[in-house]
Amino acid sequence: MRPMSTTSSKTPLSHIRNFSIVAHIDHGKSTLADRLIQSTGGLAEREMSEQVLDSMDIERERGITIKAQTVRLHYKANDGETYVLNLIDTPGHVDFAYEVSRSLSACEGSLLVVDASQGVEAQTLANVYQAIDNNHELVTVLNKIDLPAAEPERIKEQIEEVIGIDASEAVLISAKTGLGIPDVLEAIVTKLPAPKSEGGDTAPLKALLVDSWYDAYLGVMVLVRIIDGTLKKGMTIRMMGTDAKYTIERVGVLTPKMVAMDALGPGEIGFITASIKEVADTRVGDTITEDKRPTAKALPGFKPAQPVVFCGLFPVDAADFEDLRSAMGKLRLNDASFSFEMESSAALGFGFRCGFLGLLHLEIIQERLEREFDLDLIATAPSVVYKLFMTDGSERELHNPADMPDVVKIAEIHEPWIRATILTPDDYLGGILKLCQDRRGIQIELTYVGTRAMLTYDLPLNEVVFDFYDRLKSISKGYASFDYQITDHKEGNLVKMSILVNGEPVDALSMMVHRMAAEKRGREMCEKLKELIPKHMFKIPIQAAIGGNVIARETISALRKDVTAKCYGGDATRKRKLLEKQKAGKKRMRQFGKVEIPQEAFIAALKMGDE
Ligand SMILES: Nc1nc2c(ncn2[C@@H]2O[C@H](COP(=O)(O)OP(=O)(O)OP(=O)(O)O)[C@@H](O)[C@H]2O)c(=O)[nH]1
Repeated sequence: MRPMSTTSSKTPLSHIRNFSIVAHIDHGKSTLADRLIQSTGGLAEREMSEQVLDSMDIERERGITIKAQTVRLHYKANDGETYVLNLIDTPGHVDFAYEVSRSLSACEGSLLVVDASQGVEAQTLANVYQAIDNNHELVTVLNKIDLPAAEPERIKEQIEEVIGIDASEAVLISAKTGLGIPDVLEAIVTKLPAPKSEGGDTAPLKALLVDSWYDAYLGVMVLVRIIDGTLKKGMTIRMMGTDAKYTIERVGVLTPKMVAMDALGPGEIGFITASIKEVADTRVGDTITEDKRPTAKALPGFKPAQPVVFCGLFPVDAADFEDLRSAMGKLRLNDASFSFEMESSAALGFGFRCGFLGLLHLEIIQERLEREFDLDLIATAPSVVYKLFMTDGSERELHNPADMPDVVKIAEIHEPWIRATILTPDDYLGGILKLCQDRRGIQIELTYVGTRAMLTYDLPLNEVVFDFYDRLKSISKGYASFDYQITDHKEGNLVKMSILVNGEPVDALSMMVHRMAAEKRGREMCEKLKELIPKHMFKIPIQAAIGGNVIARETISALRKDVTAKCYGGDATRKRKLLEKQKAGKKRMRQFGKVEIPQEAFIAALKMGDE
């Protein structure tokens, strides 16, 4: 067990500030958070790993923040008083918008961080609107003013014009050099409001369950924000949503090291542990109260995060199935928004149908399974959740194209739509408009902010889950930013397209497509597979079909020579190397009837590539 120092005494409300940092990815949120921790002495210099808040390896590697965390800082302000500043970290990527929202609900204010050289981006807007929706006071911070390209005055105007907030008192900083950090701390104290509590510290306990995660030493840890009353060690609490009761074992705060406390009072943010078995037993947004003296009214709570993208994950080697199950179980311990259930596929054998918050979430989970658990996986085409209205009046959800019922029994298929916001330098506008149009987009608005265009489009999520984001980035050379929200389900003319290799359907490659796009997509898929599937000793037809109708076809010609023939039998080392390479390649191949398909073929085939 980690050593924990103990501190007592509750902080008066007037001396607490709870805040988040909202920003577009890469605008410097984590760097600023580290600076704030460092300059308030939360950690000694030598303890600062490069980025304290982004603790998981993958987060660090990809430079994005996934799991919301919190830090309690002590700051001696210019008025001579010492304040407790609770910083709740929020994830910056669109897939985790839901986590952003719930982290924000635990605070009264936000620092709006904007890169002074880049200006407002799509996620700046999405995140700042969420903060405003949560009634947050805002402190605008312009970061990276050390860069020669920084234009703080222009960006201030842009913020006023685009977001519609006063930016005249924006704090100019460089999180990298540390310039302006004291001004940020002072602004937090003077401009952000102190928390309020109607009942005070003697009222019945009312606390918000902000987040929960699994700690290898302490088990399930729950992050709470106290609204009214006092939460103490040893107290029996009740989760009002699930009616589960627990006795609190530990109360503490994160500085970011864990520090044990005797109690937490109104306005405070801290963690508890209480022999909770699984993260899934804690419902984020739930109200925590004292069992014997409950609060009269629960907090409004949140809707649970719903997975919006599904795909199958299968082990390349069938013997890894149990390892995959156990690895997924471990990941789920810490990520209740990731779901999985067993699935069997004629072509891929046993695997799991998994649900994710979005494509990035999918990629992160797949990467963690492969890297941390050393598993080789095949992922099937990502699919959104379709609503099927059947001719008998019933309704069902379709998570997997392979489960598509007989079309004569379906009256209507509805698909999810999103509203997307895209910001781009106007040079790339033409290409982006074409991309949106090709993906069945409906333009809602096009406005200009200086030389940058701000586009609003309604798009079917099905057209976005494949590679929309990659395409957008490549068209705009990385300059366009993107954010979306799911709006509703609408009827679509959708069909299931199957892919047949050598006459055998490869269920992992079947997908739902719009009828108008089916032929083009089918042709592309066949052409791609033709390039990707190695030649065999016989001819291999590749077909795309809707129902019984073949809509596209390619043929892989038969192989004539043996792989090693080129070596002229002379160079034994080279020959052996070639065979070894082939053997290693085999591991990542799947057998379909008589045909072997390399894993890369799946991945590549699933990217639509309409360059
Ligand atoms: N020149 C300069 N670079 C900075 C400054 N602040 C941050 N950076 C750099 O900008 C990049 C992104 O910074 P992060 O702090 O990781 O950005 P972030 O907003 O936390 O990104 P996510 O974690 O993905 O949300 C890093 O390479 C930082 O070193 C600054 O003030 N000046």
